[in-house]
Amino acid sequence: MNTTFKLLISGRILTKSGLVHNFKYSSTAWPFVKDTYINDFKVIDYSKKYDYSKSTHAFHCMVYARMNEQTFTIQRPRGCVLMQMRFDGYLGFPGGLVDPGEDAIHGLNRELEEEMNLDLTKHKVTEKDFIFSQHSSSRNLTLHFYALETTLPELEKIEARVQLAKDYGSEVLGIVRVPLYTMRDGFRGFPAFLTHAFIGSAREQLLHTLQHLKLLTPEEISDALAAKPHKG
Ligand SMILES: O=c1[nH]cnc2c1ncn2[C@H]1C[C@H](O)[C@@H](COP(=O)(O)OP(=O)(O)O)O1
Repeated sequence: MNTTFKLLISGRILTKSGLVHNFKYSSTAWPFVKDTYINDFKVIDYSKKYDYSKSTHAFHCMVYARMNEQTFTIQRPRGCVLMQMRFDGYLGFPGGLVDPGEDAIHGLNRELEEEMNLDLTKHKVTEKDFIFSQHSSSRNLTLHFYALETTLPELEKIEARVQLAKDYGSEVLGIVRVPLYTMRDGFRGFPAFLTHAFIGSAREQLLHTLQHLKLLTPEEISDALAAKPHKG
């Protein structure tokens, strides 16, 4: 059964390092995600936020656009989603650790400017873009994930600006579109993309957010996870 439920949370956390995180959001979560570990990361109920006050906090964001019939390409994906190739060869999302004393959302937007050259006068993440948080006790790390929606023409402009980002060529080696479709052989496209190496919980952040935003159905995600490459 795929019942969803709503989380309604607001508040403010102050982490060990003095990081301020103001938050107010309404988010849909899934019972199958709650209390399960993904890799090393547990999806957390943010009403228990003070349990994580001694943790390091990192914030990452998926920039995406929905695609309508006019923008459909031959593969007919429902959206266009951006990830980045990191300096270490892993795929991840733009963002990172927030500086001590810095407001969390301000820190996330600063990272997006440094890594993507995002024009913050046009595009800015706010708490309404929050999707979910995870915690790893072994790494003492709490990850917070956001999704920033834009239009396809604006997303193309964002892509075009990336090479002028401060961190381009050092921390960020490129921006990539996620192929949100599966080709006729049942493997090329999204299933093949999922076989790459992802940093932290980025692969799970991608999967949950695609489902949350209805850019892929749970069945499409399960099929992609189960797909095997054809030999020969
Ligand atoms: O996209 C990501 N999704 C989930 N976790 C991630 C992602 N990128 C990095 N991480 C993890 C790995 C690191 O332990 C921390 C912070 O990493 P990073 O983004 O490299 O932060 P800084 O640039 O060092 O600020 O999060």
